[in-house]
Amino acid sequence: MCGIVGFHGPDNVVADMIVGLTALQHRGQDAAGIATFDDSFHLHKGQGLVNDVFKPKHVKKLKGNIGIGHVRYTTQGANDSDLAQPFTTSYPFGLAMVHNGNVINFRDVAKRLHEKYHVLPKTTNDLELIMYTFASELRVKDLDHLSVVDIFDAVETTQELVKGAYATITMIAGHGLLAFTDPLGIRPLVLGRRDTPAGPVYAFASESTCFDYLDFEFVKNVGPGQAIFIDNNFQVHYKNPYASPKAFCAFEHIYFAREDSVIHGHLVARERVRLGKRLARKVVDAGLKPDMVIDVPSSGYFAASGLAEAIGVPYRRALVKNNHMGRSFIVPTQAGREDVVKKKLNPIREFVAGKKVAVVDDSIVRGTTSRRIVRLLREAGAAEVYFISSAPPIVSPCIYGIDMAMSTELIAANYSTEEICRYIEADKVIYQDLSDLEELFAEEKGHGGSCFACFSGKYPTGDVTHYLRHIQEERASHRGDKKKEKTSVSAKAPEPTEH
Ligand SMILES: O=P(O)(O)OC[C@H]1O[C@H](OP(=O)(O)OP(=O)(O)O)[C@H](O)[C@@H]1O
Ligand SMILES: NC(=O)CC[C@H](N)C(=O)O
Ligand SMILES: [Mg+2]
Repeated sequence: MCGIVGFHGPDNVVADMIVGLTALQHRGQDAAGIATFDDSFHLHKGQGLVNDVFKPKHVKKLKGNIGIGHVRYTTQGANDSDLAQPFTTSYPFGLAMVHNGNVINFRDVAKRLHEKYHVLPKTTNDLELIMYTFASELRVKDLDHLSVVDIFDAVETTQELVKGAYATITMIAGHGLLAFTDPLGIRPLVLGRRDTPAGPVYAFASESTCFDYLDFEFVKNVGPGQAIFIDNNFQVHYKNPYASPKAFCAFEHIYFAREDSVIHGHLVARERVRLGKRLARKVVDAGLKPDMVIDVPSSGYFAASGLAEAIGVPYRRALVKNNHMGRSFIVPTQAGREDVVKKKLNPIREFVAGKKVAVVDDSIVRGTTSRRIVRLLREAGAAEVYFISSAPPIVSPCIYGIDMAMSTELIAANYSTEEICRYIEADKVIYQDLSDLEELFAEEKGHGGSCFACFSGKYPTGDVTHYLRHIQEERASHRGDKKKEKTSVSAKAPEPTEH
């Protein structure tokens, strides 16, 4: 779930870009990069957080009134500085591109590029496939008189050829800034605008929270399959979105996006409160009478407060987060994830000692966080611990840009709820029902169609059997601590049962 931005305005854009990328840091911690253009491309990218990668000496060199940027959470290819985005290509015109998502017909696209255009991507990052497909479609146009129709035509062919999830931003040197998404619009992308005395500044970003920091006004979502082009005269051109079904990623609302972002017209924080409230019935039906509801910081907060309100039990912040630790789930190795979880959270003993505690998190994916939290709460003297997930069990790999491609890593794909309860040593585990989530996010409630593939195994892009095998092998080959990863769940958890 990388974060992407693109800016086009009358003055240098790099300062705004750094603010925008920092606001998207929660979407990717592996690498960061920016490309700008004045009379040539200026590119700087590297491993680490935005603050670590961009020092004043780099920022000084990133000149230009147009630029694109990226924070990476590796989901295809190695976690390596050569694969950090943006990528650039010099022909035609000079293109620089960033994307969020995953291409799922990797081999077909690579084969076609090679056979038809003699293009050989340099790396295993799937962005190259989108970029070279678009570049190849563009270069057959009349390059002396390139029109917006030509650009949108190349986008449309790219969308037909490249399958999967992708929200992209492209700089076309000497022409302008282009954004487009896959036909189902699985990943979010928004357009904003700020008026200045010198003229308007336009920005694309993965999430609207960027605009709050920069005093931009939200203009619109880049809809499923839509393309938006901002030319060098700051005229905005739209290619209409597909009328076909949409499939917005439900996990963006549950975990990935920031609480203060509005995704497809819905404030993420409010959606999380609704998810928490919806869990009340299951807590009551299970006969649980907690003394307090607590959250797992950071992403469990709004669901916890919703549940507490709905069952009339006090909410307490009883787990304190070390603000210097990032997100654990998006760390690329199991050893790294365990290390972050260990250093991240500490219980307030006085609050939980002797109490029956309902602890709410947004999700249980590999079980790394939940197991540690239950143990910490017990050591702090909690009488009983109920672990409540605002997401349903995650039973199927995500192939659209979240690094949970291997079903062996997904605890709910391998164990029943009772077994998970024993494994994390809780007194009770409660998950959101998928039917409740589907109802909350139903189309008639204005959500548009959602992708629930990780909960249901139903993939909106059609038959993906072939790709599921490919991505599992691909991710396994990039695991630094592959051996440890395989044993971390299976050695400690009970034997799997049919369910
Ligand atoms: O079952 P697991 O494999 O541990 O994955 C799920 C956990 O990971 C995420 O937290 P993370 O630390 O990434 O981010 P947060 O601070 O936003 O909650 C999520 O919020 C859960 O707490
Ligand atoms: N999470 C993402 O969107 C990652 C984008 C791309 N697949 C990469 O690994 O760089
Ligand atoms: Mg968390």
